[in-house]
Amino acid sequence: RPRPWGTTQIIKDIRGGSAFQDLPESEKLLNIQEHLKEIELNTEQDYFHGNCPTIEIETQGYNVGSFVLPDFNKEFRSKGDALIQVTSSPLLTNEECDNIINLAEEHFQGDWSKLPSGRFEICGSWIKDIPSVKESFNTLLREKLFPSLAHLFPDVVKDVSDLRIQSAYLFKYTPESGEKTDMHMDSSLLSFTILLNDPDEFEGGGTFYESLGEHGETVTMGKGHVCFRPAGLRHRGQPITSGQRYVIGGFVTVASKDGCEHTRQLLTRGTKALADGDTSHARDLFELAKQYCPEFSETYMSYAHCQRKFGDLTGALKSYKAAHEANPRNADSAFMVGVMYGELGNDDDAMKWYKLATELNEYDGDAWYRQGLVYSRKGMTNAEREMYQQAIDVQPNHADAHCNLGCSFGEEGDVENEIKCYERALEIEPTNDDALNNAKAAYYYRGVDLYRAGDLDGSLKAFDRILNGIAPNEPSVLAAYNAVLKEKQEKEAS
Ligand SMILES: O=C(O)CCC(=O)C(=O)O
Ligand SMILES: [Fe+2]
Repeated sequence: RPRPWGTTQIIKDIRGGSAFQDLPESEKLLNIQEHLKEIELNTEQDYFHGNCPTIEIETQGYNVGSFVLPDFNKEFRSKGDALIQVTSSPLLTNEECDNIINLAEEHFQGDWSKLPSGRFEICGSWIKDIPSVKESFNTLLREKLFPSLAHLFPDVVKDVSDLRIQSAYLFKYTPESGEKTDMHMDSSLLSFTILLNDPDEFEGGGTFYESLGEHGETVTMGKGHVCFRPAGLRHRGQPITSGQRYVIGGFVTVASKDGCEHTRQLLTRGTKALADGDTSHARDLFELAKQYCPEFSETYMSYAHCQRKFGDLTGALKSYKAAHEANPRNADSAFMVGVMYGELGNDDDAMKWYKLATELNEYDGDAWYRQGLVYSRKGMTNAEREMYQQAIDVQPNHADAHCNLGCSFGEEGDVENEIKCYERALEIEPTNDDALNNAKAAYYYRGVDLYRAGDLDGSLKAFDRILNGIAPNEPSVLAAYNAVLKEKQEKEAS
């Protein structure tokens, strides 16, 4: 089997040491402590766990090649590299699926809440917050889902009664706002996705896996089918273009010290230390993670974030590149390499990496947006605007892209469109400083222009918009408003 990503040598070159060192006992113990604490705090109450009947299911496996998982890489592969397992026949009956959809629709009464996924949002809810669905889901866990996981991954799930749900959601994808999940790893050990309705009821959809095929592939399923997989495989819920798509996602862990994921724990502890300002401890933990799982791309990302926070831009650049070499399909590392080149003042290389990021993940709104920024510095207004438009197409809530698109209209004298863009940016982010300042200026000039054209009411309206929500009590605007108002009153009196 050809090895698509020959990372070992690169990693060795970067690290200058041998791969896969074991962890110090003390750190292992701390990881296990954290793991057991997480289980105690986050899992027990809401969902079924315990002994379940065993079942045998047939699945179709999808081969993820040599993609390296953060933990249990060897145990997951005890039967080969087909780590994504989709049931060959529906695991849920039609009635079970319809029942859950009906209960959820009854619960929301047409007014669905939204759950965030990275930069995006999707209609849906945590299952624990929909009591009727939770009940059905618990039955499924006991009768079908936990037994399947134990059957498919016996070297990871040694005892089915150790399985715990960390969290579970129900999504209803709708086409209107282009809902999709951001590319991500699930933050559990095992995951499953259930499709609840017929694929004829929507266009698009499916789950895109970065590690499949040559450039990633979308896996689709039939109604009632389930996809079981290690949670560490990066993936994305694809947008639909019509209809609706109902899915359940479940995130599962193993509640024993054997289920402790050391790489993940090191990264989580390090990220927490970083957030608490304990940068050198964070750095030590990330360093350990690099030694423990040297082929896992995210460890280099975390280490790089740390270096960047220390102000070591060149070091961070090198680490982001290492992350990218460990997983050349990861758009996020490509994006960060671009950001570092940008911060080092090298726009041309930054541009190359932002472009790569959008090739790898067309939904990376920030990578489109930053290409716009580079074009703007080069004075290439059309290209600039095209990039902001792309950012908005894939990420309609990208406030900065709306704001900068507005600027580019303004520079051409198209105040109408300019203002529309700022208003949209402010709808999304009411405190966006750039949007506030730009909107203030644009409305001010519009107020002055309308005054000069003799449209006093229009002029007042423009100034009024500034005073109501954009820059209340701004003295110059207040003065302009009062002057126009006085003129209007005098006119009306005469
Ligand atoms: O919508 C999908 O197919 C995948 C959603 C997802 O990210 C998950 O189930 O973990
Ligand atoms: Fe996911």
